[in-house]
Amino acid sequence: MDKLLITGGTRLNGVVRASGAKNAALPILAATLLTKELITIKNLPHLHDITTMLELLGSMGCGVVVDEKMSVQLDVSTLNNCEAPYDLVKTMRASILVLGPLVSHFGKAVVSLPGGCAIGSRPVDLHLRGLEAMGAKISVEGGDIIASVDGRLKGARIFFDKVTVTGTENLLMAATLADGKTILENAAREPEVVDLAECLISMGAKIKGHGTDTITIEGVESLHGTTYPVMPDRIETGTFLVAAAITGGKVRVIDTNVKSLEAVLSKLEEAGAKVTCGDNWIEVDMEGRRPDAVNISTAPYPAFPTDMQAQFVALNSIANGVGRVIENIFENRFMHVDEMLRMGADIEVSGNTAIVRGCERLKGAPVMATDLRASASLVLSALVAEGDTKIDRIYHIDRGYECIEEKFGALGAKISRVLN
Ligand SMILES: CC(=O)N[C@H]1[C@@H](OP(=O)(O)OP(=O)(O)OC[C@H]2O[C@@H](n3ccc(=O)[nH]c3=O)[C@H](O)[C@@H]2O)O[C@H](CO)[C@@H](O)[C@@H]1O
Ligand SMILES: C=C(OP(=O)(O)O)C(=O)O
Repeated sequence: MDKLLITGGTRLNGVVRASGAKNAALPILAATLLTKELITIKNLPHLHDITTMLELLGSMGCGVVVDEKMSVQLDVSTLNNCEAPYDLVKTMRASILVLGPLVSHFGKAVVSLPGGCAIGSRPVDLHLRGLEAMGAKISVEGGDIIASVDGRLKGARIFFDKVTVTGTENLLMAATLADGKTILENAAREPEVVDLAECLISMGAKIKGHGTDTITIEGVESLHGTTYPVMPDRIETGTFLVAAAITGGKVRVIDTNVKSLEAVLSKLEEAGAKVTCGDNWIEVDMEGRRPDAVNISTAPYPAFPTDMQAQFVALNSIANGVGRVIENIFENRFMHVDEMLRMGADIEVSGNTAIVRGCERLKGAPVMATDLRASASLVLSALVAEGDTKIDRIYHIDRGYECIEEKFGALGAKISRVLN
């Protein structure tokens, strides 16, 4: 099994391009199920999860043609089944995103129920309740969600008890072809939800209020083909910026989305970094200094993202002072801490809070990636550790970071993929 070998101690310096956002690309690919006309999606990141989603669409009979620039042309007119089997869902939870489009467009869906995962329990009750409110009949049998509707779904007023990103996306997609008006209240405001809404609008959907907590969808009878580029990945961008800060270096991320990163940039400034932005680039310059510790509390957008929490635990682990990191979205998203302890970090976890006491340097060690962002935090820790760090189970990182060793390597990191 592949591992990443990183020799720490290099100050990162240079320019890197942001890839397309995984968490926008996956719902957008699922949205193509809403029309039988040809759709082209551009700027897809070359990631394992994207391949899995294309495999899932292919397994339903859809035509999938990918070119060398990661543009994909999708043809749903040949779809011959509405099933997302356990084998695919268990490797990628985002498979649940085909549920809304399938029921809305084809009147039926059988989607394996995703279980929990390494970062915590990840229920989909709010997705199912919303679809039921729109008239779908839903049961769970043999681990599968079986959903159906006679005729079209009906527009409804749906209030989410909790802000849910994939829940908002599933119901947003379902509502585009429903009969009448749907109002989603306490909806997620994440930039990836907005990107999905913009793609749906380019397919002919009538959507207002995306980016706020109330989204109104006027259902239409059919949607049409489109060509749509996926937004840049704000979490990959944030990870490179933290890499600059943690190594005392200077990194500019280009072709990125500046507005979507406000909470992260303000924490980097608080840590002492000089942050400069243009229309579509962000530069962090740490001027050779050690960062100052920062307090973090994760919450739905526009607050600090849970997907950047692990990276800031790494930053705090070598910072001046003590940082308090509170994880409010997932109950088990501190698995990286035990691995960082193996590298000499001083971190204490109690409930949903990690107290991180900055130390002068970490020490390289063999460590294990436990989930996607945990892996990113281990790469960051390894970049500042003395000696070699070997990260095992990097299939987690390949789910979310395109060409990680090439991109970090181009910034001066000593990083390679090894077999043992
Ligand atoms: C609000 C939030 O930050 N969501 C994050 C979540 O999205 P993801 O869409 O995976 O998760 P949700 O936004 O749906 O979940 C947010 C919270 O709501 C709960 N919940 C969700 C759905 C449901 O039907 N019932 C229910 O109780 C979850 O247990 C969780 O505590 O993980 C992604 C991957 O790390 C991140 O990119 C998202 O930013
Ligand atoms: C945990 C993540 O992804 P997923 O929801 O696909 O598990 C993530 O993007 O950080």
